Amino acid sequence: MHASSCRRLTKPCARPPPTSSVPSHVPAPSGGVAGHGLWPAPHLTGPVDAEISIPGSKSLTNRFLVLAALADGPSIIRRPLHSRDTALMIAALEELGAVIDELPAHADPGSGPDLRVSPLPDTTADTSRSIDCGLAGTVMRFVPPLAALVRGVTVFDGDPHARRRPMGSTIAALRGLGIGVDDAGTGSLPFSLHGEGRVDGGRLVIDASASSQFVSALLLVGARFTDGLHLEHMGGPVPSFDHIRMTVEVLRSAGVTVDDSEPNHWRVSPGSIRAFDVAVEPDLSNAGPFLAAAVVTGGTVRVRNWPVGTTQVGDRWREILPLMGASAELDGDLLTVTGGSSLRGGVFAETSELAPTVAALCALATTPSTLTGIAHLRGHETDRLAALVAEINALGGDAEETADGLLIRPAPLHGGVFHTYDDHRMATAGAIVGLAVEGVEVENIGTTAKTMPDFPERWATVTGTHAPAESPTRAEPVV
Ligand SMILES: O=C(O)C1=C[C@@H](OP(=O)(O)O)[C@@H](O)[C@H](O)C1
Ligand SMILES: C=C(OP(=O)(O)O)C(=O)O
Repeated sequence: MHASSCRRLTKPCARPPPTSSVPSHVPAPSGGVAGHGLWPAPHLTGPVDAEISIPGSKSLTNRFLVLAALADGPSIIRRPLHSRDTALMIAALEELGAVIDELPAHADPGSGPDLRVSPLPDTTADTSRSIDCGLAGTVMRFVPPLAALVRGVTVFDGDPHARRRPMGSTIAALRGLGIGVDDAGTGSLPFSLHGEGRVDGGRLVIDASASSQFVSALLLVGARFTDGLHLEHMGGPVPSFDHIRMTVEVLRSAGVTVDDSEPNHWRVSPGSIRAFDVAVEPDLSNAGPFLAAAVVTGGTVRVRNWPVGTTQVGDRWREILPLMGASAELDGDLLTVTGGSSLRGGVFAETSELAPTVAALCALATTPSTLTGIAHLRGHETDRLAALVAEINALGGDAEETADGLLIRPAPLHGGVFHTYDDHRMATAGAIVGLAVEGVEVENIGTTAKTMPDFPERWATVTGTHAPAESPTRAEPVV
């Protein structure tokens, strides 16, 4: 495809408000209101019955974007996610010299344009630039090691809460690689680094107990270090391990040699990253709330194009939902989830980014639940453990934090405001609770733009409900 037939992406502004940096073709939230108003969550008394497609995986899209920026030629990314997090990644890579074009609109109107990525040039002028990470963990962790390969000063910052997300291991890793970093001693955003145009690499020890993204970030770039990378994790268990498997698999698919045979060690051989043409799997974590709609209402939701053999943590819905009394059948690439006669709680370990959806279901269950292995959720978009406890209990629930997770006991819930703390998965958790509990209003549903800008429309379709034509949200009263 010739470049002239492509449309350049619209960059997000330097410091966008949390819900505004969405590509122009992505619809605004329901009714066009993207502010911090209250969204009356659709409430159902009957079962849902829907068959849906889910947009591309955030984690895969942003990994492919990074790899394509480092590859040995132009790459094509088909069916990518188009959302705030991917727009921020695209803007960051363009800032560093990659050229990213949208290909003509896809035949399937449900998915946005495919992308062509021309990698970073071999040499760049010693200039300075700044990168907005928004609230995207993949941008704030994956881009700095890549920027270390580019000459000049790169300044990183993000949303107010991004400054509270753990970044110390990224900053320590950069320094361990010999890169100058100025973080004013904070160990967090904002910080700047000075790239020399090359990184020697070699052996590096980090503590990745606060986020798997610290490991993924270095592995994604390691082949482009002169001596490759031998990364060792030293510290408590690495969370969200599936995401590291995903990184290793994506690297291997681009011809990179990665040895992960020794626990807590990853060896990436130096070499080129092969340009690729790839289709992104649907985001199985984002399928969760829709599958939960089947579980909560005793209905059925079918998800098309479910990948057979995937590293996405969201494939675990096929184990988790049956533990709650639902059935989950994969027939070819169609996943069918049907809710059971009752919704049971249980013990759910290491659910990673699925945890807010799991917690919403547990709050509606008839038996108690324990969620373990998710202490690091305190460093996600918000402190998710505190946020879930506060919002479930505010609706009459019975949830408490433990050292590494949550206890949720059955309790009758009532309507009220479900606050979201700029966290897309809190917003979808509120929508799930609202399906079963009348009178739930989700504050700032627009925060779902982080990974699914048209969530309210999709939710209305699946639940067979439609937002009123005007003023679907109202401002939250100031108390
Ligand atoms: O690498 C990735 O794409 C991600 C890794 C995980 O981060 P943590 O290890 O910080 O949980 C996950 O929760 C996040 O949503 C996406
Ligand atoms: C933790 C999440 O995102 P991030 O990539 O910003 O870490 C998430 O999407 O649940």
